[in-house]
Amino acid sequence: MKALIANNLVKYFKTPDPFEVLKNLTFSIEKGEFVSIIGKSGSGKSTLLYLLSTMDTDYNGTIEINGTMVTGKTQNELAAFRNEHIGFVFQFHYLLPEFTLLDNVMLPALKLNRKSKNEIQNRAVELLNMLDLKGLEMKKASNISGGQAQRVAIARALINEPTVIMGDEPTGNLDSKNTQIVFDIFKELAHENGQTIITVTHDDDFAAKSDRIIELKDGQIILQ
Ligand SMILES: Nc1ncnc2c1ncn2[C@@H]1O[C@H](COP(=O)(O)OP(=O)(O)OP(=O)(O)O)[C@@H](O)[C@H]1O
Repeated sequence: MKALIANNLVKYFKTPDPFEVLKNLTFSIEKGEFVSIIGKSGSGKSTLLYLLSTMDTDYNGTIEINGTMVTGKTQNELAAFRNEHIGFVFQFHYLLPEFTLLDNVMLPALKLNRKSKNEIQNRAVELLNMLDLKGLEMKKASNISGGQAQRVAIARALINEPTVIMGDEPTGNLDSKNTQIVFDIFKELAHENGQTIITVTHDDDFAAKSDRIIELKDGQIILQ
């Protein structure tokens, strides 16, 4: 089953001058695949991820995620779709610094409001354990290391059991040890849980070890 199908994606920026940043991209990604999107600075990686994540709706072409056509949905429908299907991990983790790690992880699930607070808390504790953060649940997010914070951000991205996890430079801020830890977590999520990982990276080693590389050059796919 396909986790994502992108057909004829075209994206223009109108300012300062009209400029075609993504030029007719067509590709698909399988469920449980761990894909790295690479390319030189300015090649269009972040722009593409922004489209795939349904955050940017101003494009031509179509995007289907897990059999759902997301192109054409309203902003409210997309917000609900994202909360349920997509987990995000960014270079900077955007945790709420004054909240505990546990609260940070629980928040998206409380927002989704599908499970009881107790169930959510149990799952959050489980995820923090899985990410080797046992015992730190009640620590404030402002008081942990960058590598730990990135793992909390991953736990938060996983709390609603997303089918697709999207990362924009998820290891961009990490040393090699923590980069390896994050890589191993992604690999396990893809290969053992069947979750699909789509991540933009500048790290060629990271990309080479993932299942597949999609390489952009000047807004076109030159390798997939
Ligand atoms: N909001 C915008 N308005 C106009 N041009 C933009 C906008 N955002 C990005 N661009 C341009 O689109 C091109 C692609 O940008 P994008 O950020 O997608 O590249 P990238 O491959 O992710 O780069 P990097 O590796 O540096 O993050 C660049 O030339 C950039 O200057």
